[in-house]
Amino acid sequence: MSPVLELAGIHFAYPGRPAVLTGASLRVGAGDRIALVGPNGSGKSTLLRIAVGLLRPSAGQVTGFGRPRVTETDFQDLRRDVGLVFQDPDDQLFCPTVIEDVAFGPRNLGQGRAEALATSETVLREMDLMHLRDRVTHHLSGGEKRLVTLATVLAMRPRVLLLDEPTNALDPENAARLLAILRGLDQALVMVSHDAAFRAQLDLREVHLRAGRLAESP
Ligand SMILES: Nc1ncnc2c1ncn2[C@@H]1O[C@H](COP(=O)(O)OP(=O)(O)OP(=O)(O)O)[C@@H](O)[C@H]1O
Repeated sequence: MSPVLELAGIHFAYPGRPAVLTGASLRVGAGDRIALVGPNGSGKSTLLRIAVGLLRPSAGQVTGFGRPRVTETDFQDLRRDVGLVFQDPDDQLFCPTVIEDVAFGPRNLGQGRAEALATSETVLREMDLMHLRDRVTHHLSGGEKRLVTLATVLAMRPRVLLLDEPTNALDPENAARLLAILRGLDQALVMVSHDAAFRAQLDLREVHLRAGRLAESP
């Protein structure tokens, strides 16, 4: 079956820095569950950002749902179906209240205000987060921000979910809740996590990023 998301021969360097990615390739099939592992600074977050067009590779190709993605318009279209949960929630949350932040994505997808609020409440309810609905986003704790960030992405019902260190700042109870949420999703999932115990509970296919390239676990 053709992949939902494919990165082929990706090369990337930040300006004035040595190359981070030197021919990284990854195929994500519908329903695949992948753990992207590698040492600090090996380029995992960079690769996720390239996958959704927030950074552009100097060489290589991103293909989403069978179409090469090159221009900003291509990637805007791709981001409707591929949701990235950033490592730092403060990069993703920018509205005054939780419900507005969660409704922002559905509004962008063309839902009217009432529909977007209904979609957002459904997601908050599914995630058992309705108690945070009217909270001021920047007053949330680190763990609450993490869960709300995931809600903002799930509200867009993406077909592929990219998660960057989703257990950061979560206490054991909320990590268990996140685990249950992720187990219940049928989307393709690519997760960056240094938390081996958490990864082990999700039955993920491990892909290792080493020296700028990706390799499957032997
Ligand atoms: N905006 C930037 N400008 C310059 N260098 C950067 C920038 N962002 C990241 N880097 C560098 O690029 C390399 C890859 O960073 P990246 O965040 O992708 O690694 P990572 O594998 O996700 O790391 P970690 O496991 O620590 O989160 C690192 O050496 C980092 O210092």
